[in-house]
Amino acid sequence: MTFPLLKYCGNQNFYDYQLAASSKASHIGFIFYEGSKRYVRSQEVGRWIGKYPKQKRQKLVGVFVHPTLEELKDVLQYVKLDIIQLHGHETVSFLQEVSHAVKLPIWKAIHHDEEALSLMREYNGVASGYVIDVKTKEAWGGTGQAFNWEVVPDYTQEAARQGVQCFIAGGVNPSNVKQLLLYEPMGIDLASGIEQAGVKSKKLVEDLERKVEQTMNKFPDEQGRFGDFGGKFVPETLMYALEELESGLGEAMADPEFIDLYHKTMKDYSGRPTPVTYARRLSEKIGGANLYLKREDLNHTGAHKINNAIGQGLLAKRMGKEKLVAETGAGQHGVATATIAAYLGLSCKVFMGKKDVERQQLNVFRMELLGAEVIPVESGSQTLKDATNEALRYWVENVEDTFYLIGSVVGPHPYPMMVRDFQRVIGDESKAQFLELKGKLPDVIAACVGGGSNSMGMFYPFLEDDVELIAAEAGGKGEDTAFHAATLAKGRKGVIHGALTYLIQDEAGQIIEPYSISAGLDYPGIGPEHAYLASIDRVHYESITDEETLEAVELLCRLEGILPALESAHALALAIKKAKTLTKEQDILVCLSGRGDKDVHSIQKTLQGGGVHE
Ligand SMILES: O=C(O)c1ccccc1NCC(=O)[C@H](O)[C@H](O)COP(=O)(O)O
Repeated sequence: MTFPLLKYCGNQNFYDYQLAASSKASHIGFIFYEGSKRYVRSQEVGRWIGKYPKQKRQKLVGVFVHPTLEELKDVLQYVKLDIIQLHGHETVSFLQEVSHAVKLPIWKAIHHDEEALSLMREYNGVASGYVIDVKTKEAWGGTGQAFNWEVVPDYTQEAARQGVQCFIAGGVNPSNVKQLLLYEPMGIDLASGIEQAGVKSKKLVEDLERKVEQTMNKFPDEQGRFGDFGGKFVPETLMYALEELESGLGEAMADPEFIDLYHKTMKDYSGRPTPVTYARRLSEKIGGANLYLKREDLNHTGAHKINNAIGQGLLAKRMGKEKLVAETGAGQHGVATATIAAYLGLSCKVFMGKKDVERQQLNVFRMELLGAEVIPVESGSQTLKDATNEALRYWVENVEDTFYLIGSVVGPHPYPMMVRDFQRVIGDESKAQFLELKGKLPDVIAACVGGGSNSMGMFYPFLEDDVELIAAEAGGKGEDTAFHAATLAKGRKGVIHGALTYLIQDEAGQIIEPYSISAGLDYPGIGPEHAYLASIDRVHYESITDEETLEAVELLCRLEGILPALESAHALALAIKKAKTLTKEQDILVCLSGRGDKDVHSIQKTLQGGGVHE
């Protein structure tokens, strides 16, 4: 179940409004109906909003009962409402008239009774949302009285059928909200339940939000699903291995000694925390927002991959496994796995597509130097997806003593969750560092996404914050050519490596070979949690071409003396585009996921006109 939308309604003074604007509410409501004890004047509301801006994600709702068009327009002069809520007996044709006149979404309040569902159907196609409320003789709303919530799923289903939102109102408060949540409402609307002596109460709001949070299952759910995505689409033979991993992981994550060891290893062995660097000359050159870099390139082995390899390596050891097996495309994850295997005294096999073995010879040698055995995979297209298939196959046959160390937030549950949790150190550190540096959070965070582990680790601790999250997919030679890895822009839902997600596929569902200048981004799928975050519009994904990437590489080299990995340069290129649309008071934090030494040969070849993978 996802966190429900919350509407705090009937804000009557600056204090009420400020509390709502700094809360978890998704909607802030004002009553512009003079017959209500919560009536407020639009001029005053306009002043409050000018004085204390709401969070960008929050929407302002104006509540009216039988207003005239002139009244509505008058209010809109002072308050830039996002939604008009009509709370009386307004007709379908009146809603159409209002919608035409003010060009805003119109919500209709439906007062709960036996006729309510059929009334709701009458507004189909006209109302953009519903508030199901209780009416008394004295008041149209804000009564503090609840109805029988057993029928909540009927209202929710009808709204879902119409493709609009539905809020449950009437007498909800911190003491009964858990009861309401059993019926899985899309949204909850409160007025009197968070008031004390007629004003909104900070204590009640905090109490309510804590109760809602406690009731929510954090993603993934028990089946390993992120909304519609993720899961465990694997042959039965793999189920034992996944269940063993899930229980080993659960025990380790609940053990403070394991968590301490993981952090200590990250510090003493990999050099964490990685710094946040202000890219001063680059910011000045671009204009607009300031660019900051989270320096994952300064990790041991040169990229964020080691965070996850340390976590899973320690877990393997704790679970008594002596052998690590991994897949690799560009070789970065293979190197990270071979590194941690050497450090922990474990043996290591790395499956790598034959084509990748040929084009990444330096990394192959590096893995061998670290004591790993690199196994070229000759099946399929001889690239990363085939290497992953072979690694999974090997794991099933050798599960007794072998741990499969996946390198991204992909694969069957619990891998996407586990890799995210071992990578969230990037976001956790960034949050604390940015607050210390600037006394606030960044306005925007940018990261690149192939499978999506650096971006998931960076974004995860910011999901509930008022921070815009943007991610760069590999646009290759252009989304509309046959050479890209723009999974979300061009892909369709399907199953890859045990998880339901977006992937690029042909008409028959066969996976299309992805392409990118950056070997680390040319994966045909994307982590299921990313697919979910895209589906709820929490993260905005955009594709960045090879050409834009190379421009970003050159800029960062010349202006900051930092050679980024081609993967990370995708994020930088997206951040540069975004910075130009913002002001110098705003900040963008870019996840610089790795250093570019490994890419020098590809960059040189491309700039000299040779192409990368030819
Ligand atoms: O709140 C009012 O005074 C009010 C008056 C007239 C029309 C609507 C009104 N409130 C609309 C809302 O959206 C309230 O949040 C909703 O009725 C829930 O109120 P409560 O039962 O007090 O939580």
